[in-house]
Amino acid sequence: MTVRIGVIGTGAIGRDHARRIEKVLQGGRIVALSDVNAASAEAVRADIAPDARVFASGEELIAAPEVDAVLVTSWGATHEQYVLAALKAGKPCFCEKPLATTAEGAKRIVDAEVALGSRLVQVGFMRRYDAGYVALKKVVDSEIGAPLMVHAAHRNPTVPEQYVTPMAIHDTLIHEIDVLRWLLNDEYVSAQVVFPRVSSHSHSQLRDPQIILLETKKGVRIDVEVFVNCRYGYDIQCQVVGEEGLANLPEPMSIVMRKDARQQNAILTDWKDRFIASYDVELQDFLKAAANGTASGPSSWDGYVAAISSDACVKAQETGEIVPISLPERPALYN
Ligand SMILES: NC(=O)c1ccc[n+]([C@@H]2O[C@H](COP(=O)([O-])OP(=O)(O)OC[C@H]3O[C@@H](n4cnc5c(N)ncnc54)[C@H](O)[C@@H]3O)[C@@H](O)[C@H]2O)c1
Ligand SMILES: O[C@H]1[C@H](O)[C@@H](O)[C@H](O)[C@@H](O)[C@H]1O
Repeated sequence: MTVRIGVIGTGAIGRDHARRIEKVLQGGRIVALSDVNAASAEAVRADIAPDARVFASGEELIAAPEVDAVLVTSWGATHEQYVLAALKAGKPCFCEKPLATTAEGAKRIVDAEVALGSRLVQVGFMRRYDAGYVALKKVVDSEIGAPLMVHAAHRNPTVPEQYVTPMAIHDTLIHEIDVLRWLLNDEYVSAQVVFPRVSSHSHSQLRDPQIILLETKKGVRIDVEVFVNCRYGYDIQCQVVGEEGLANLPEPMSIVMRKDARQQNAILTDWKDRFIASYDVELQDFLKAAANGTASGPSSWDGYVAAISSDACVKAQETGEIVPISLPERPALYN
């Protein structure tokens, strides 16, 4: 079966996901597009999916009978309304992170899906599909003994002017929030944020870099450096220290060159390239489940837990205190 997909939000990642569904993956076709900036949807239609219909609103796209499943790739604050509409229409929905910008919003989605009684939502936490993280998890699960500490870094070369301090959590750290609880098979119990000297490349509304300290139920201590004006590249680091050994996330493949009395290798600069293979695998997974009218992979529950944890981190940014994190009971649908 070919799943007929509608894409809401045709900016950077919406366009890229449309491209992979049309040109790289099996079992999906882009039949509908919508963006508040109609010119952006028209451009994606012209460049990638010439037979797709452009809809004036996301709601109309979701309701269209020719749309079997929906991709929500608009700005974060608009995700909740579209995911709820897709659930109401009973259509599988892939939602980019964040699932919602508040824990209350994510809970409304969990409640709607639980009331339906079957999974329809996959959240775009693509790192769970990354070959490096999958290999790291295998070693953490079986080789290095009980994890004790994690040292991680999430560095972007630059960010746009509208990127402000809390976005370091909602927009950036949220990937670590999800992938580290998956990696450790654990949950967070507290968060604290400390701020080093501010980089002169930052601006007045952004305190960059930041160090986020998380503690888990099992007692693992995690430090994550978020540094979004690091200049030199797009760099994702993760080291797990266990009681029997230590494991590092592999670096992306890169040729080591010796030239002009120097040894050097290139560092990626764009998230699109760093996680290109994992985006392919996550969306192939979505298409496979959507063909059966369901969803798999990171769930609304994972999106909700990430939202609760990131709200605590934002509070920790504001107060400078250690903020407790407590989770409600997980509904059986997500066991
Ligand atoms: N998983 C990842 O690594 C990853 C990478 C990039 C972006 N994202 C997420 O994807 C989302 C989009 O990010 P982006 O970088 O593509 O941003 P972008 O600004 O390039 O694109 C967003 C698009 O959404 C459109 N839009 C805004 N409000 C809308 C609405 N109400 N209805 C329809 N369209 C609307 C905008 O006009 C824009 O074209 C964000 O939530 C972001 O966090 C995830
Ligand atoms: O939306 C992007 C994307 O999620 C990237 O993976 C992350 O590194 C950036 O910090 C964020 O702004």
